[in-house]
Amino acid sequence: MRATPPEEIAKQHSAAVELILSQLPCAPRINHGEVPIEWKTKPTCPRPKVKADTSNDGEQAAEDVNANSASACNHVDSVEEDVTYPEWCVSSRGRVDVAPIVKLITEGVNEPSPVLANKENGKKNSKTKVMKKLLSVKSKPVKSYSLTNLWDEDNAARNNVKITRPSHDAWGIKKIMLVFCDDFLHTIYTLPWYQTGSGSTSIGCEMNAAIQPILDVLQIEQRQMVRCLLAALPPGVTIPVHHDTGEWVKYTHRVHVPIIVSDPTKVLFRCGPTEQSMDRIDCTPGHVFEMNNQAKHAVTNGGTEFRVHLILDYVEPSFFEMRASQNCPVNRVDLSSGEIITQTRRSIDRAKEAGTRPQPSYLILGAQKAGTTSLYEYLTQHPWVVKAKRRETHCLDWRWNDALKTTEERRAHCLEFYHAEAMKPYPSLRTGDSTPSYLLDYYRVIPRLKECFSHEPQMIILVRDPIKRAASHYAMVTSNDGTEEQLKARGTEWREKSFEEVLEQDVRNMKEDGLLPYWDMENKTVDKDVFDSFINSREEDEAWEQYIRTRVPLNTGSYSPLARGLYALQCRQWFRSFSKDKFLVMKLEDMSQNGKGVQWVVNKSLEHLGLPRFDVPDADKKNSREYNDPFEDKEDLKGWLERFFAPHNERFGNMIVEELGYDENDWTNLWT
Ligand SMILES: Nc1ncnc2c1ncn2[C@@H]1O[C@H](COP(=O)(O)OS(=O)(=O)O)[C@@H](OP(=O)(O)O)[C@H]1O
Repeated sequence: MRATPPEEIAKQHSAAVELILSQLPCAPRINHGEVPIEWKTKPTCPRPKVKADTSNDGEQAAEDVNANSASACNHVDSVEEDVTYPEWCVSSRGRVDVAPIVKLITEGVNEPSPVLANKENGKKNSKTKVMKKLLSVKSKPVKSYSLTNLWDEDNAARNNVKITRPSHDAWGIKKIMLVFCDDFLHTIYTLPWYQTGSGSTSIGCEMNAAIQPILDVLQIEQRQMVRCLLAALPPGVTIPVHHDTGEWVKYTHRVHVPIIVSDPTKVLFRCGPTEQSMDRIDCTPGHVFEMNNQAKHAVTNGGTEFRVHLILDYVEPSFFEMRASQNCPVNRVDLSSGEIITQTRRSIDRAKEAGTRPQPSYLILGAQKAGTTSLYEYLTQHPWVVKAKRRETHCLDWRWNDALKTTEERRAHCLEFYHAEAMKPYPSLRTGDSTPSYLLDYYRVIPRLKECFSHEPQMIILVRDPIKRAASHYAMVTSNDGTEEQLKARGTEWREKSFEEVLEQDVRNMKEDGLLPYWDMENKTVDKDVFDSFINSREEDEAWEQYIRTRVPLNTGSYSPLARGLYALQCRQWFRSFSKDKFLVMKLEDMSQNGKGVQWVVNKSLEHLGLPRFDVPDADKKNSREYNDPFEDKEDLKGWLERFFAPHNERFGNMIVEELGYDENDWTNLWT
């Protein structure tokens, strides 16, 4: 919830009290069925009009009005002309008897919330204090509390699980947590007070039985429920106009059921597509209503007692299948009584699982100039991906410390480049880096990686048309922009040389090392028969190793403009050293709008990391540079580069199809 300034809240509170006093009528209860999920993100989309029943038995009649409007938003064109399109965000889904729930939660409901009590005492309820309280809860002397008072924070912390909800806590809202999930619906936690299995308390069983009628009205199964809590809003409190945010909001139906509302005429709960068009919702106990929580909503408790609602979020059954198909199946966890959890704004972890995720979780290995910076920046916008201390750590090549002799020291040195220690309590979170020199420099990097990280991180390789890659490489190394450190890292070797000269130098180096027996230096052509018999031979392996060992320096970036585009030779070394499923290979071209797009690349990467999807907010190109086309009026140059790379590209494409099982439609005729 966005922080609204206190003056604005006071203003909204006064306005709400005015509306309560003026006896603003509630909107008629209408059962539109489920608020279609696709409407969640567009609460202002015009909705087909449905007939409201305002007869005396409004409640029952309203439930009978089944608007059949679930797909209406998509069919606006076909609706008859005389129909208008008011916007609706609320659907009255039915009625239940809430007496069994009331019985379980009445005790202590009107005791002031500790947050408000603290505020009244002028104490600051800082985060650190909350944390200290949370951590010390086990060792505190036993305070007397009633096991049947489910609002008591100490009771909840010892016998249920303490979950912090900063926005709710700030309003002094008391809660009884039953089911909860992280922001990405990755894990659904059932709390002890909702568990029914063996060893569960009677509260769990009674709570289940009391809530089941609501699920029946909604026609949903228990497993669809991803959040469920009882929230007690203190008297005299206004939660100002807002809309909910977070990934979970997009996939969930939000349901409210007023449970204890001593005087519904004193509660003003409104929801609508805009702040100016919010309808007042009838908050009589037992009214099961769904509201679009991405639409605007606000509530004021103008009564003199706490107002309790059951708030429930559920997903559609297809959600689970969708997640499974994205390599991110939904987990379910039963938390135990008093269990400590660690939360960030968007994640939840169990304290007992601290340190179970070895870091770094992923490495972007290269290729250089193939969009590695963009991918790193896209991925690290995910709330569960933490940036390394620097994007290109180079901890396994030129920041490797030869003075360190033991594996422990070396590991500690490498981990220093990540926030690995601080991340231990949050195993949901991932960190990693993007060091695009690793792909080529396999002979240094692979043994070090294996030595320092006992786990195999997920690895991502991006490739790009090798001719364009070389041009981009040359443009970077000869450009004057960048920080002092970047300029130094690029070296000065190419500054006085033309693009052709550096390419020809690389060909000569490879030839000298025995890597190009099939390349005719004079005619600049490939002998395909020699190529076919040479590739994958022991001679090729030896020549490649000779080249890498002698032509790949650590003190400059001015080297290997062509060899860096020989992707099969580079990937081969990596594929031999780690299991193939550790690798994700994609093309920079996939990122372009004509290709599959940035979001596709991000989705594939998240799948590879086992992370839930999210829409990348900033999909702009990173590390892009303007430079002259080095092939202008240079058909010869372009021609021989095409001849040089053609068999290599074909070889690489075949390798990806054969070894990684990728779709051959995507990997044949590469960059032709
Ligand atoms: N989304 C998207 N679409 C198309 N092209 C993109 C995108 N993101 C990055 N790029 C291009 O990738 C080049 C930079 O690659 P790297 O970040 O890997 O370079 S580096 O090795 O880290 O220096 C650089 O290429 P050049 O501009 O040709 O130099 C970027 O423009």
